[in-house]
Amino acid sequence: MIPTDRMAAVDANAAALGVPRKQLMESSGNAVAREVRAVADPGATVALVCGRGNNGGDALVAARFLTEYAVRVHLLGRPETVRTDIARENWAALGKAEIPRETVTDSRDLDLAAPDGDDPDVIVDAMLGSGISGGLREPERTAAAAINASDATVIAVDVPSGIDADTGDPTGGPDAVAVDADRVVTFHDEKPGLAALDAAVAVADIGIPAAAERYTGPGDLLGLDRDPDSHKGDNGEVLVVGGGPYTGAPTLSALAALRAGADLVRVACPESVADAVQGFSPNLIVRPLPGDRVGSSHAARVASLAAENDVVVLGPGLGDGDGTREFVREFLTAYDGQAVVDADALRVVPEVDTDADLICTPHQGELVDMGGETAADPDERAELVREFAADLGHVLLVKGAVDVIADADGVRLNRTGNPGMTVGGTGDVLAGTVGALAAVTDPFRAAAVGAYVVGRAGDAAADANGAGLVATDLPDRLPEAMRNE
Ligand SMILES: NC(=O)C1=CN([C@@H]2O[C@H](COP(=O)(O)OP(=O)(O)OC[C@H]3O[C@@H](n4cnc5c(N)ncnc54)[C@H](O)[C@@H]3O)[C@@H](O)[C@H]2O)[C@@H](O)CC1
Ligand SMILES: [K+]
Repeated sequence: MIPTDRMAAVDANAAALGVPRKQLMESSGNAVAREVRAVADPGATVALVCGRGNNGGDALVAARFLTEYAVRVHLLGRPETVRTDIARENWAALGKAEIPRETVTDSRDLDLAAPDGDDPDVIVDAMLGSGISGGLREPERTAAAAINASDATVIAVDVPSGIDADTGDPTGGPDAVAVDADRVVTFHDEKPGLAALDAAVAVADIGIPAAAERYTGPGDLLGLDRDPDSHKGDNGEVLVVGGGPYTGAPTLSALAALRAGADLVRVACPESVADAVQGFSPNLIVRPLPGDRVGSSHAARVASLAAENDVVVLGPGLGDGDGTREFVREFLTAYDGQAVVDADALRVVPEVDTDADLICTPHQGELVDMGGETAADPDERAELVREFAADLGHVLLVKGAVDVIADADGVRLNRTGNPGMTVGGTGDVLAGTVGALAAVTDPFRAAAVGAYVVGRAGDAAADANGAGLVATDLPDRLPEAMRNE
């Protein structure tokens, strides 16, 4: 079962793996033709009603696979307004192949009848798929009514036009016109809304590599763009809690959170290091805590600071001194917001009872310290991490040559990054990045995307600096790494 937004991500990841959409469209069209063959014998008449997006493109391909049928292709709209190059190329290919095709610009001109005047045997509904928004407009609306009025067997491509694939409801509201399909051929995986329909649903494998789902890729960045109308604070406020024995760690986390898109980043650190942290950048807002270590006497102050922020990044440079664990325990017990937990704060997580949603970012050693297990075999390791995430009730991002991101329901792997990133501080960059992302998307996705973009930033830094890569090279490379290309 795959929701529409995840499908779009997987599709883009497939392209990055060398399987571009035109190739997928060829497989989709072939699958549609197979479905036609399953319901009608050669010689039957088939009307393919195509919209101007890639849903229509699938049927334009199908027409080429149906040479033993009497096919007629109806394009709703002028060919020059077809929205994608790949659909337009397939329209042009039909012309050269002399496959009967016509354009319909006025919905009243749509004539689905076979040459003998009878209804066609099969109608392929390829007007709209996952790209639909709102109720059907013209000419699709009238065309849907004409399709529903026909006696033909109606095969919908991907999803019946006018239906939301995620919910199964008409996109234009309960009484809106939508295609009433007998069969649906949907691609790659079942869609959540299709089971509720009164139609036989077939899932066609269109050759999307399993790796496009299993590994993070550029598609995972889709939909994370800033809303152009957003105001200060809408894109996330992050509190980094750390420092004491170390100054650089909380600073790296905070700078990474800013570069990953957070609007405001505050650092709560012992006053002994406050000036040093502030000295790194005027972009940081520093909240000094009395003393030279964060301890349990600060739990109430940190809790009130946390309440002003969307996400807390807990742990960078905190150390494991007297009172630090007590602080983490006390803070997490009372906290019910979102936090990224890293470094010395991690070992407290298994023993604490908290309502907070945590994203824990251990490396293998820290995972074992937390009570988790690891394995040499990547699949086995992924499953162990998933089980441990389920036990904890939190998201885990286990860092390694291949990062494992897991919650109770699923696992994602990330293979960006390079051995140069084993230098100190890259984990702090990751924690801050995930913190910023957690302010704008769900925790699992924040962890997966964070691992992906920090690895990408590290790869760019390694290109520039080779083995001389240092953690401060990474934050400035995050904006480029977060571009969806
Ligand atoms: N992995 C994938 O995602 C794949 C998708 N494919 C096909 O591509 C389809 C998605 O293609 P597109 O993203 O081009 O989207 P669609 O073809 O579903 O829609 C295209 C356009 O229709 C217009 N439109 C939107 N709402 C409308 C409405 N209410 N009334 C009239 N017109 C409306 C919009 O301008 C939109 O861009 C899938 O459903 C599937 O059939 C396949 O080709 C291959 C793989
Ligand atoms: K459709």
